[in-house]
Amino acid sequence: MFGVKQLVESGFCSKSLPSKYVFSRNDDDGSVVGNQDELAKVIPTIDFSLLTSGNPDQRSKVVNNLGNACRDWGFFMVINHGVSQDLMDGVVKASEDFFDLKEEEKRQYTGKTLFDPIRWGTSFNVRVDKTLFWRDYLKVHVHPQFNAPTNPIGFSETLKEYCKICREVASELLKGISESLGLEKSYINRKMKIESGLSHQLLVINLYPPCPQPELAMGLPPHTDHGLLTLLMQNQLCGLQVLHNGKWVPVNPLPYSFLVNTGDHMEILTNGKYKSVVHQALVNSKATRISIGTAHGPSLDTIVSPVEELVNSEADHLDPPAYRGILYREYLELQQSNQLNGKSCLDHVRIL
Ligand SMILES: O=C(O)CCC(=O)C(=O)O
Ligand SMILES: [Fe+2]
Repeated sequence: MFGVKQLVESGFCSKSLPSKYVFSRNDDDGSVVGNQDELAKVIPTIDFSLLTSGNPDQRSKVVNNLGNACRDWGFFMVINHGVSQDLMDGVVKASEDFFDLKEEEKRQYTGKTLFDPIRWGTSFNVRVDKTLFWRDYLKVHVHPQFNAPTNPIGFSETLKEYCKICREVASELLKGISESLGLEKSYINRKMKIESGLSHQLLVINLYPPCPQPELAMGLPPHTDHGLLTLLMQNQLCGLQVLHNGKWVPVNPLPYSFLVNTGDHMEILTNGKYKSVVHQALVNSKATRISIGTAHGPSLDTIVSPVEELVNSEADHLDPPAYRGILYREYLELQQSNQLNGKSCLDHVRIL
């Protein structure tokens, strides 16, 4: 298998993009890069420290902002989250070092199936991708069982520390989100078996090498994430776009912030009150972009369906269930074994 990094380093495609990477953009869906008004809109910012400060007034304001952000955007930037800049830099550096390992060493992680604990690969799913994406990746199941490549030295320790603190941030955000829905604070964490330490966490490191014709290629095509919440950070290079009101909005996060988005399971759980958000990653010709995401979900053996409190057919202001329940493990398999295609995976569970 040739990853994009190896392709670039071989000098084989220094001027033009090999045809199998030419991505046909769907211009018919009305989604064009946002105009100036759209770009002027900043994505919502959540000050995490105010959520955990112990001041009830501050907390209720942030809970309110969190609810609005989930409902109106499905995407927000989290600042003052308590993850140190050193640790964030350390994860980026360790990720670069991993991708710099010799091909033979990385090849031992060429995963065969989704539930291989560590998978190194390219594009999204080379078995079904019609176009290849300009992206190499490392995917690691890091919770409830922690896994990590043994090299580079120190990678495993750095990842372990980082993933643990991300779980803590995600769990606090889920408490705030529960409250924003009028549910008891620990509702989601309890129902999803996150409280009992069984949450599933997948770490995804994306590497997008410089591309000779970035306007023709695609890093990651329009898709939603599978879990409840994804926490994303990057090496200060932009490329992420979010679909908001039918327009692509480029996201320029503050340095050392987290970009958080709601995933398909948040949509299922909340019966569509908080929808998963479509996003894509573009590539550039200048430098290697790295993004690091942790997808936070319930335990793999949880059947997720809309929460009863949000679907009460007797109360006329609530909608009937719009999604059938599905085992989290089964959903993950569905998503990862098909092509990445907008919100199509949710069609498997949508009640029409
Ligand atoms: O690279 C990015 O900014 C987005 C990555 C992403 O959407 C993903 O890994 O699911
Ligand atoms: Fe994503």
